[in-house]
Amino acid sequence: MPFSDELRAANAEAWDAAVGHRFVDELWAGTVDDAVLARYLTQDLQFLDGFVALLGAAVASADLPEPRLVLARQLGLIAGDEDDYFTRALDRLEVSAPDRRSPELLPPTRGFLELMDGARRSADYGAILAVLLVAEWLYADWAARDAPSPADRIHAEWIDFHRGPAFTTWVAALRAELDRVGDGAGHGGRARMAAVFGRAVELERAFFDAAYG
Ligand SMILES: Cc1ncc(C[n+]2csc(CCO)c2C)c(N)n1
Repeated sequence: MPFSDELRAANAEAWDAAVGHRFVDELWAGTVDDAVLARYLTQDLQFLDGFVALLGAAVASADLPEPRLVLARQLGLIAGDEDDYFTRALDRLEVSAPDRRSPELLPPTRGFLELMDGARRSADYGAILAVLLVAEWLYADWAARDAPSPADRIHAEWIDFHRGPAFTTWVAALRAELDRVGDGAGHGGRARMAAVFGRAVELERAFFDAAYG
């Protein structure tokens, strides 16, 4: 079994709880409360900054030119469309400028920022990939439901960011890269990747929980 599948299977309970979370159900149904969405997106904007820094660290620490370019291209994409989405969504949800810039961080957001900072500072490419992969793959998983899009554009767009051929291809590349690096790592390296992967899955579940206060 590829290492990525092993890691996911080892964390199946938390993974499935996140993918089947009430927030995801309500997003698909178009019934997520504006206050819940505002809280979620405000926290996610802070998360995203840490993610961009981590992706930069992946670009810097990749051991081959080709994956480095794949990572760098994705970094460029995130800096474009997704940032514009947050501006429009938070405008509509009437989140104030100070709350966008520096909201009080909820515990899962703080936990994620610490996990990402630790991985970034370690420059441990395997650990960096493990965090990136959870964040992308778990989102691709919940966004892959075969269901009609919600009517609200802000809801539908958040789903659309995490599905479609470009995103699916990116997640597959990230998985293949983690598998390659895991195969080349020793027991200690794989154990570090597994620890970080498990922590990230727990944080994804807690991140959805936190949107409900
Ligand atoms: C808590 C949390 N986890 C994962 C994602 C998903 N995600 C993070 S960055 C990014 C950009 C695409 O590469 C995507 C899809 C999220 N938004 N928030």
